[in-house]
Amino acid sequence: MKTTATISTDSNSRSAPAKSSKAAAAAAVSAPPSPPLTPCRVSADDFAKQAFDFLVIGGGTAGLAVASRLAAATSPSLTVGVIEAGGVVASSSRDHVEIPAMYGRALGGCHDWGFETAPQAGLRGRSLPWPRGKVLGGTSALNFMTWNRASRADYDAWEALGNAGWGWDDLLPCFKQSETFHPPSKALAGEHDVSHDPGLFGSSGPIQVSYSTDYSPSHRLWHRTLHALGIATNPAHVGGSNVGVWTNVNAVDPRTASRSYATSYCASSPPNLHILTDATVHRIILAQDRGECRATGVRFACQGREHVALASREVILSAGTVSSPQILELSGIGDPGVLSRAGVPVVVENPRVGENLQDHLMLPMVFEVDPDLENPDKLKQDESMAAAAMERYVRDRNGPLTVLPCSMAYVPFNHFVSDERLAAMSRQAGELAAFDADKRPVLQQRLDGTANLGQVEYIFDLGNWSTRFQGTEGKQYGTMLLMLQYPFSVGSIHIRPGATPEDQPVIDPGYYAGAHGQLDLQAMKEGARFAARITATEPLAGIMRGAASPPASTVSDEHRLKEWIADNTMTDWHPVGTCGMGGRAGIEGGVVDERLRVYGVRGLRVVDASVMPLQISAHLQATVYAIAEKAARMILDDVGEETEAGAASMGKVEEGMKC
Ligand SMILES: Cc1cc2nc3c(=O)[nH]c(=O)nc-3n(C[C@H](O)[C@H](O)[C@H](O)COP(=O)(O)OP(=O)(O)OC[C@H]3O[C@@H](n4cnc5c(N)ncnc54)[C@H](O)[C@@H]3O)c2cc1C
Repeated sequence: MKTTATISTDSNSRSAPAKSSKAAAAAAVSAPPSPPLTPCRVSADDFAKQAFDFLVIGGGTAGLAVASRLAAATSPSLTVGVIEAGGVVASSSRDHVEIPAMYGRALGGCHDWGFETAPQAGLRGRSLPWPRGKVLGGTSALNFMTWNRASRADYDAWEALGNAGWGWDDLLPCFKQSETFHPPSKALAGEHDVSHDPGLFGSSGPIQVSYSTDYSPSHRLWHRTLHALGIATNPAHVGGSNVGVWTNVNAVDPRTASRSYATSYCASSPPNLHILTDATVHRIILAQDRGECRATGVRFACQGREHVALASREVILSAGTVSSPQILELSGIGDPGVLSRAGVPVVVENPRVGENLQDHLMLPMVFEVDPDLENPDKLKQDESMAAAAMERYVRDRNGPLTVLPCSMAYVPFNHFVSDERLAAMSRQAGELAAFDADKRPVLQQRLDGTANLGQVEYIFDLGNWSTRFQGTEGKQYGTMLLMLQYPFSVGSIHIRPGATPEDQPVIDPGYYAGAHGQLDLQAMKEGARFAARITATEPLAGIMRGAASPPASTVSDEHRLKEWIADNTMTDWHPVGTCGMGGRAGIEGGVVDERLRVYGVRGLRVVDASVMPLQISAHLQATVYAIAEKAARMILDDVGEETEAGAASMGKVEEGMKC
């Protein structure tokens, strides 16, 4: 069985960032190759000649999952095509993608779209880099491999908005279907506070998930420190509540100690799945079909030439939270004001396209730590240490290059915010208008003082994670990351005036902007003070040598802390919502219905992180795979019904007519 993926050198031509000494040392002894996706050269012309039933735009996290499920379920009767803008992982980037502890190395390189936000007033004018994967596997090839789920309440909130079938009970089988969980050994479980309920995980899905075998020395202090602050270990953190402290699971295949990501879905790809790489979709072809607007295919560019590929049943847009709204707008689906400024004729009016953008805000607080501890920064500073770590990884598949951040805790606000302050925040939230009427009560309820939700995520690990704090030679650092899980800041992604398909869209997450953003700033201030308390609590306090960024005096000063937060907040890389499900509000509240069908267009769905109507308290990838699993089921159900109703009678379509 073969996956037909073209390999072009185009997407690899952007220069990679300067290699660190660690990377240079690592390159000297490279990891042995893991089995790649079997690519076979096919020209864009040959791809475009295929008669596709389904065309998937974007071979990323959701795109490969949904495409391979459709192909496998219908093999060989229905033909599925995937068009991916990036290429397969370049040999020069392979270690950065595959080796767990090299997470982050691929950012800014040839497999990153290199997006940037608009200058953010709430961040005192800063623009933030917004990395996204431009490679087969999409952002699942670049992410940090954390594997978790949000709480039952988060998915039930989607359903409560009127999106039937999206509650926890409906999604749990989809989560399980995507994963194969590898339980830890008894010795490992005892040594590293690893606890799990195997019944909550899947056992035969494409993504391999496991606990690390090696940990930072600070991890053995983590659970006891949080216990001392009244936060208990949650042994079932993927079972419907993420609240508590736990040791994290990762998307790592323990058999090879390497990243497990979306390309695994294609490992046994059926002959009816065709993947074209290094080809960028410019727009969806919309045509008039017996009084309805219908998606019939796409226009895409490959090596400077434009091509057309047609789909007789559906076009599935899986280009991610940034590019999916961009492609809809370039195709004429969106807010008439945005489209007319961009010079795009309006085909379907929908003012919600690109709106409702929600991201997790992240703050890295850096502390000086015991310099004698094993610290990942030492691998960056000492070439011989880096080379030894690589030799060990290649030989034994363990050691420092398998260490990932695993010390996690999700903490409700009522654990560290006073009742009076929470009540004031809740009142403020009820008065805010940027979210639609159905969403407001959900957000407000989260602040009512009784919510047992993981409102702030804390991760502690050794190493300096801050891009702004430089540190002093000879000193070693650790970082407490805090991440706001239910942001009130809300923004948008839209094409620019006069945009061409190659132009980046305007990304404006609205961090800390307006009255909504002020609520987030307030929450971050409270969260930062609790972070300082965690690091001052034994036994973690025992390895601390003092606050580095921010200095301790800033944490206790209201005004300076606010400024420091504005200067240091970054993205946690979890944007959602720009093609959100509309629920009972329909087209007034979103872009797709609960079956992920774009309002006003037949034969067009969106399947990726952008469909989440409200942000969740979790890292996103497990949920994105679950969305893709569910979407594949829905599409197959709908195709079955359509076939029974006589798909053969589908009318002839005419391109370019206003729907
Ligand atoms: C640095 C970073 C760290 C992260 N860490 C974690 C983590 O540890 N755990 C976790 O759960 N989540 C993490 N995430 C988030 C998670 O990886 C993403 O939310 C998820 O992978 C998004 O999946 P998606 O299918 O929506 O989009 P993507 O995976 O980005 O897929 C979109 C695909 O569409 C392609 N595409 C876009 N435009 C076009 C076009 N015009 N034509 C053709 N193809 C196109 C892209 O190249 C890409 O392959 C992280 C994200 C980042 C950036």
